[in-house]
Amino acid sequence: MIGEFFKLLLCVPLIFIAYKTYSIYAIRKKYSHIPGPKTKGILGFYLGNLSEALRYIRGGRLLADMMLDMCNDYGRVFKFQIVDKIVVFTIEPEAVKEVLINQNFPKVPEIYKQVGFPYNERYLGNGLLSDTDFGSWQKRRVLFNHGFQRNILLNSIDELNSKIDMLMMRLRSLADGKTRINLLKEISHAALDIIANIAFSMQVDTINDPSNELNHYVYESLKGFYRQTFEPFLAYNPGEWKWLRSYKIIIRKLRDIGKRHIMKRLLYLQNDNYVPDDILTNLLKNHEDEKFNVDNMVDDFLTFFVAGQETTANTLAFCMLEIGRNPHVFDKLKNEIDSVLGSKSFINNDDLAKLTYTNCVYKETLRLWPPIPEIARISNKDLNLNGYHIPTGSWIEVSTYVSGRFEQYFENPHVFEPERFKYDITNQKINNYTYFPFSLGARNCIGQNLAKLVGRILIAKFVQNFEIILDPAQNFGVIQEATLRPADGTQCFLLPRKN
Ligand code: HEM
Repeated sequence: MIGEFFKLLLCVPLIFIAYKTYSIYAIRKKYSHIPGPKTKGILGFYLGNLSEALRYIRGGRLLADMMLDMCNDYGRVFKFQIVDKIVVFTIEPEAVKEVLINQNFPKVPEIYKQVGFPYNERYLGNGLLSDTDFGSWQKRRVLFNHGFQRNILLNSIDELNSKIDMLMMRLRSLADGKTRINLLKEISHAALDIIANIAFSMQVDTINDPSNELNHYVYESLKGFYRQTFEPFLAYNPGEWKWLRSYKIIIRKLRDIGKRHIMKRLLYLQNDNYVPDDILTNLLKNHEDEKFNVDNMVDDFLTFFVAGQETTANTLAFCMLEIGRNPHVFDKLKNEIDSVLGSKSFINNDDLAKLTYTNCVYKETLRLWPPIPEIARISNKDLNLNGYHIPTGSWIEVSTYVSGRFEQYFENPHVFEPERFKYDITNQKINNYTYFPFSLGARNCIGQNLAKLVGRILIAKFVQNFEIILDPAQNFGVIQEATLRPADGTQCFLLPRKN
């Protein structure tokens, strides 16, 4: 009897291996008509191109660089295999349009569940970024769209100017030419304050007090999210269970900050009014039963910080890195900003319209360094991409990073050349489907107008105020976690340009 039981037990892994072998064989056959890198040997059959991907990562390069090399080798539509998944990748402009706009294919639930509910803890939950159900997402997106329109955001241009002035004052206090400054960190504090202020009328001063609890918990929660993405077996390691518990507590505390803030706003209480915990808890309970769901609102509260802070700050840190290593770009910026603004410190919409080169510098930064380099969708119908049949249920990936560095789309793609964006409407050189750092279609970035306003005002004020000297000891590498960021955070020394 026991012998039979062990025989049965031995059969389980064999059945599993047979099942996996057949399913990988079937999926490879399904996509065999699409070109792509070959896999090597028996291990390659099971792991696909995982070893190539790991080689890139270990060599300090990005997965997006691997895709770029593959595009050059296999064409603008190709496939690659990672374990039992086959991903179809394309940079063909018409295919990008088809996937993101015409077909509006849904997001891949497996990817977004990780940020929605890591380790079964509600983090961004079903917020705008992570909600993969089109119907429920669309209802909320319609509500939020209005507040993120450019003309509505311009009502907050005073607040934007004043937050960025606070950052300039802080940087001035460090601008002695000797103090090493991590610009990414400083800008990221300002980005948090701006999102809190513009999106939620919340007054926090992370620029001068980075130890505030909102900043602390957003930062720590993101660190945990990276760990779960890049260490898939972490939850199975008992040595990490203590960390896992503390990570869950951080998420709960962050959600609690959101919940309390939302309830205070709903109850028309002033931000600085102290509400005892027990009273607020009771009020929260009463409101849970009403027509709105506080948890969904907290999902979006967190989503705006998580989706907006890093992306905004990383872009600007890359921008300063490029300005620092391209003195001719810095000189041109100074000319434009000095002639448009002079010593004027308040930047309004008319000024922004005149800062055309500054705008090109911002765009060029996003061409080379898009914080979200790749986007994946899942096809819900058969389609034809560039002559290849793509079956229903395929993962399709597009990448502004790869398109932005593809020689046939951009001349001298590795050169930082803002002028390439200087075209008029009759001479449009850049194809919209080869440059899309804010994504395209229904699920594009809702915060892009805010990001662009903050970006251009911040660059203009920075150039007005400082000379930048990059720390020569700096590692110019790039890190890809949830977003792309400069590995060393843009380490530099600043000198004031004027008093
Ligand atoms: C330079 C700055 C930014 C870049 C490059 C950027 C880029 C993107 C991209 C590529 C997406 C699509 C992601 C996907 O399909 O998976 C996205 C979505 C999103 N972004 Fe941004 N973003 C930036 C700033 C912001 C800001 C400032 C906010 C808000 C304060 C924000 C909020 C969001 C939200 C909520 C979504 C999800 C939208 C939806 O699906 O309805 N982003 N962003």
